[in-house]
Amino acid sequence: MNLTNSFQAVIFDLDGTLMDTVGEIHAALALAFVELRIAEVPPTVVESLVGRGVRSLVERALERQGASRDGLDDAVHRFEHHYAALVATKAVLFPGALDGLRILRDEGLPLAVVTNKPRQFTVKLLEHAGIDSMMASVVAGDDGITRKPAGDMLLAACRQMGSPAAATLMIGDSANDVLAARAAGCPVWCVPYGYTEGQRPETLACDRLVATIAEAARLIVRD
Ligand SMILES: O=C(O)COP(=O)(O)O
Repeated sequence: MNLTNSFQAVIFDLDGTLMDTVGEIHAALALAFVELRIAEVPPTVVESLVGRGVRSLVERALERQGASRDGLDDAVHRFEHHYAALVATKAVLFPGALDGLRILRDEGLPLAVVTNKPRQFTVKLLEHAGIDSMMASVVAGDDGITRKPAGDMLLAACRQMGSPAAATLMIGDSANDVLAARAAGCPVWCVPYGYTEGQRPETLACDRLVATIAEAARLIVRD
């Protein structure tokens, strides 16, 4: 094994980095909002609301549609109900993600997923994509650890993988991921195709922008 940058492990964000999940999230939110007689939020807007967990997604969607925040608990409950039925039905890995994961796994690097998404949905998505067995650690949004943009979830993954933060690369798609990596002391690279909460990817304060996970893997592992 001959690694550039001497990374000992790699942590991935899930939504917008490894997997394109917005279709299912949009559909579940649309069903919840039909029940509540609230206008549908377009997919491109839903995409800009992903990354800070379910409650924040629903809260910001209600706000955008001018609906009262008083119904937040009910709206979250309805969204989760529909999402439980829809999750891992249409979501796909982004191009290059599987190839990149395989390159890193074959190199013997421990891999992790750190997502603000609740665990039950996270596990279903990883199983659906066939990448659950590749992960040495999965840290999810309802694990009781302070969520991204705090660094705690990344530090938990580092501990589980036995890898020092400074030698553990975070790969994400948003400022939320960059802030979490900085807080944990992890180097951070970003992909440009994900869910950036409306921010232009080239303005993300990451150490490097990589086109795909496959490109990242090839940079991490020197032939
Ligand atoms: O907001 C979510 O539910 C998950 O987002 P993340 O996978 O980008 O952390």
